Amino acid sequence: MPPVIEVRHLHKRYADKIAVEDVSLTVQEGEILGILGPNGAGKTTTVECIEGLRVPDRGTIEVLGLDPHRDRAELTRQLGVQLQAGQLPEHLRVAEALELYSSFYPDPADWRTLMDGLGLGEKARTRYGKLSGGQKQRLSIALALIGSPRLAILDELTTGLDPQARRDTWELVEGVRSRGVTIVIVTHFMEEAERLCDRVALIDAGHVVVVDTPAGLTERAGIEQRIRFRPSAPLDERLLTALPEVSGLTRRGETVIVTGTGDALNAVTAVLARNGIVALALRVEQASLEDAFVRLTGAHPHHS
Ligand SMILES: Nc1ncnc2c1ncn2[C@@H]1O[C@H](COP(=O)(O)OP(=O)(O)OP(=O)(O)O)[C@@H](O)[C@H]1O
Repeated sequence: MPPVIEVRHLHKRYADKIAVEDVSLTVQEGEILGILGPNGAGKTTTVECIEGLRVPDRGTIEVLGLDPHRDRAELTRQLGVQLQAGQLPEHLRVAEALELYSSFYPDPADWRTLMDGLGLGEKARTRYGKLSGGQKQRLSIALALIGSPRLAILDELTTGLDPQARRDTWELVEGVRSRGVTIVIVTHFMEEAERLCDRVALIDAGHVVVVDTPAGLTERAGIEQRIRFRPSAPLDERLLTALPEVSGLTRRGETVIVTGTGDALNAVTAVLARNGIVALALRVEQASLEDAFVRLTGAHPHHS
């Protein structure tokens, strides 16, 4: 099956600022790809080129077999894009906006179902200008999905939402994907990428640093696992430090802290068991996607 999105050597500059140096990426049918990167990395510029809103200076882009710029009218019918703030008239009511937008598409989703699914049912008669930031955000997601798109591009999917609304939105996105829609998400939230994305493209300073599954990224970053426990009997540290999987051991009071590779836990617990020692209050700290992000880009993800 041909990919849904194929970007090859995209280069885009604004006056004297190079926003995207050289980005190549492929998105397969039915997957959720996350685009992650520090502020100003070129994420939004990349997706705006994919949507046909900006024209690349160099490189080629194919989306659903179309050239996003040349075939923009055709692409718009099959693509769902989240509206940016201020793109709707203040006086438009929620239900009116949904009904209006659904009339633009040949095969729209049921707007009432979308409205209820996004928790906007009670706001049906509220004017856009009177919605809270989170409610506006949810409406923008509903409008991105109203045309039953084959591909949805969601930039800053859950920015401004409270934790419960964020989780509800994740469930909604998973539901949309289970119907076969391909989804691209630009996000600053590592938890969101970890939970939703099949693969993550890490973009830094206009380049793709790496594309991998969230677990693969963590592994690539080579971040070690930390195992904490209290031995039930005196422990000869050499039993553990001799293991090839273990890179370090420290003690804090009665607690032993072992660092090591992904297989360290099995190796440590096996040795302890052989020596009749139980690991009490055992805790394992896995490297998170956030750790990998920091290691691979040298930047801290910003929290908005
Ligand atoms: N219209 C514009 N004119 C000039 N420079 C721009 C314009 N839009 C973006 N830039 C610059 O291009 C670079 C990439 O911006 P872009 O918005 O694509 O990054 P981003 O990764 O989406 O950032 P953020 O996470 O902050 O949204 C930044 O340095 C930005 O300041």
